[in-house]
Amino acid sequence: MPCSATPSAPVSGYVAASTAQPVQLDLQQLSVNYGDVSAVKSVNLQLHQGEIGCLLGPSGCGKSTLLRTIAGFETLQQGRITMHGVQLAEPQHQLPPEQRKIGMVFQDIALFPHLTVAQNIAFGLRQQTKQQIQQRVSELLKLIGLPDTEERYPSSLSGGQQQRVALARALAPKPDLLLLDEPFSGLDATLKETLVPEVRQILQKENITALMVTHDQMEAFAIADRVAIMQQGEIHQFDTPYEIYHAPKTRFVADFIGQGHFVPALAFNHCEIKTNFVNASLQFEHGFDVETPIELLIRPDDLEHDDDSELTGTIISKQFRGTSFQYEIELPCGERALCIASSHHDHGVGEAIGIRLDLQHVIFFVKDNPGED
Ligand SMILES: Nc1ncnc2c1ncn2[C@@H]1O[C@H](COP(=O)(O)OP(=O)(O)OP(=O)(O)O)[C@@H](O)[C@H]1O
Repeated sequence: MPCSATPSAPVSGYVAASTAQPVQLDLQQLSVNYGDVSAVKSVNLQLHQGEIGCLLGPSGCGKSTLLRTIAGFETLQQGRITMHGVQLAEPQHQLPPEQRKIGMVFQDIALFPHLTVAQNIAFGLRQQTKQQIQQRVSELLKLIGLPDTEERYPSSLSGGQQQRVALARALAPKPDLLLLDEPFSGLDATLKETLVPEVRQILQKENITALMVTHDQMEAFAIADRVAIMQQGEIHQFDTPYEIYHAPKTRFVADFIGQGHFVPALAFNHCEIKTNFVNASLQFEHGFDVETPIELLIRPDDLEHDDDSELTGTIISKQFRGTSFQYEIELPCGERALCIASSHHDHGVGEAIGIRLDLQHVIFFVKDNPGED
């Protein structure tokens, strides 16, 4: 695994308030296999009471398997799942899903079409008195912002409204944990933009501990207190969205999150690095050995357009984004990088423009030794 070397660590502007709470969900060394396929490998993850976590990673990295194993639909081969101190599963003993007090929300909504909204929400409350059920249903309808829909049927609601009812149905029995499997993926982008923060607020008001699977990093950042970045069954980093973006712990996380290009560089003394296009003097937490090959991650916001800069790059392609242009630039060393410029600076493809590297935020990785695993 590549080791990261970032300039002095940024101060997080994102506070995950709930990490002060007791641990609610605890996964220890969890491994799940399908025959020869090792889908989840020795995963450790803890969620605190009221915390919203997110599993994010490329297709096939094991997100759904991990979620389904917590729910009790898959069998673990190694490790332990504990919920507020009570063991739910280990290889010799696994509680069936219905005994785990876990609520689930799926991508395909799956409301009962022949039941009203109120009946759908009340579905898991059959052990309670009629009055208790009515009270919980109206409390939840108010919470999801659909107070006058008790008697309506799911087919008369929009996709976003249906997903909010599905959420209310899962929350109704006050589960110990809520699992959400790509709950927004069937909805259009505009609806998602409003629904995702709304769902975060609903979960926070209920003080529910939740774990969501998604492919979409913006969705993960908008809903989660902490995001787990997965690859090939392993968690690379479980951290706040801010830390994931600004202080990625592995090269995979740095590459997977956000946009950017890796540019080769070399340490030429203990605390300075050199690229083919700029010498940079940086404060490192840990210095490098001289001549250490380094990769420098340049994100679009690290490379600014500056007409007064002596350093220039050639525009390879451009994207208009309303408030800004994003230019793909060929650097003097032949490497490429993305550069953000005000949308008033409209330059053509092939044109050379002044660029300036903002060294405060650049992230470095020691380049993998090709001989290593
Ligand atoms: N029922 C199964 N039988 C055999 N292999 C499976 C089964 N389900 C998943 N896998 C394999 O396990 C690995 C993890 O799959 P999983 O569905 O958990 O990934 P994922 O990250 O949720 O993917 P996606 O984002 O595409 O849904 C993959 O290699 C997949 O092919």
